[in-house]
Amino acid sequence: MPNSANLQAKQLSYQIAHKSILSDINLSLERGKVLGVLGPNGAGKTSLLKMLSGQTASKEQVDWRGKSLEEYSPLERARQIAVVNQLNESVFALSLQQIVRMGWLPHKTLLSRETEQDHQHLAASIAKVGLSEKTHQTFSSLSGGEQQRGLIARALVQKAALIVLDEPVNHLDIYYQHQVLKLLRSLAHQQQMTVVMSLHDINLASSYCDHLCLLNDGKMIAQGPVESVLKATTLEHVFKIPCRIRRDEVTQNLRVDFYPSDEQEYPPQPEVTQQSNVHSSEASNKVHKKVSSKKGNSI
Ligand SMILES: Nc1ncnc2c1ncn2[C@@H]1O[C@H](COP(=O)(O)OP(=O)(O)OP(=O)(O)O)[C@@H](O)[C@H]1O
Repeated sequence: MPNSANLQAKQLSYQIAHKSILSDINLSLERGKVLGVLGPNGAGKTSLLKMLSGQTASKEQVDWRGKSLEEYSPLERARQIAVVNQLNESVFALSLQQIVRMGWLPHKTLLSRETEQDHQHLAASIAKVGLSEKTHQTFSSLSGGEQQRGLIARALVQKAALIVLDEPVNHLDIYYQHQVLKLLRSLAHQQQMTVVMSLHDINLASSYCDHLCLLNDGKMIAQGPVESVLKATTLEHVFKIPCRIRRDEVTQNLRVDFYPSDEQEYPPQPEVTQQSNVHSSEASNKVHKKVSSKKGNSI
């Protein structure tokens, strides 16, 4: 593991009622990098993010800046780590501005005064997610996508060094998907924040993340730079749909095209382990060739 790792998980495991939710997860992430967490429904993405951000006790299996998360007080943790969870059903009777202002809480005491700089930062954070016109609207009356962006603005106001987001672009239209991910990438690359987020869209993950990790059934199937994780055989095994990987001519990013087929049963494949995250089997190759031959070269 690199010495410059800011965030480290060491043999992280998690059980609920004797059921293994995560097992033997090792990962490390340097400062200023974006990590995308991928995997099918139920793979353990949310559970992993909750442990990495200290929302679930990690029994000293997670280190942030060389110190176990368990050693941070809740206030220290809130100063260091911003969390954007999936939207839930709770109805806030507060305005967007009041919700975003909550990002200040870890940095203020009861006697603290709000400075002009605080107000500028608050307004700038709301503007960065394109919600200036909605500043005084009640949070509950915002659309799902606007609420999602509001919660991201709150994380910006928090000025944390680590931001952990669970499916942050889920409710966003295509324009704001790219805007928000661009913003998160620039926070990492230009302001040296560390960003960890789960995403279902593998192509967005390929475009905006530096590193990926792929979970399946609570286990780490592959992790590393985007190109080392996005392998057709691995993705076919995990998502159970034939796919082809190509390089986009314009952006030069890797793109994954899935080809769901009703015509044939998906052939069985051998288990993929972390040690050999690339494998080929006759069955997999047959599917892959069939798909590839329709659409030019694959990687
Ligand atoms: N409190 C709980 N009690 C029992 N099982 C749980 C609990 N929380 C999570 N699980 C189970 O743990 C597994 C992983 O859940 P998790 O929410 O982490 O998956 P995920 O990868 O985020 O899924 P999705 O893509 O659907 O959001 C699932 O099988 C889920 O049912």
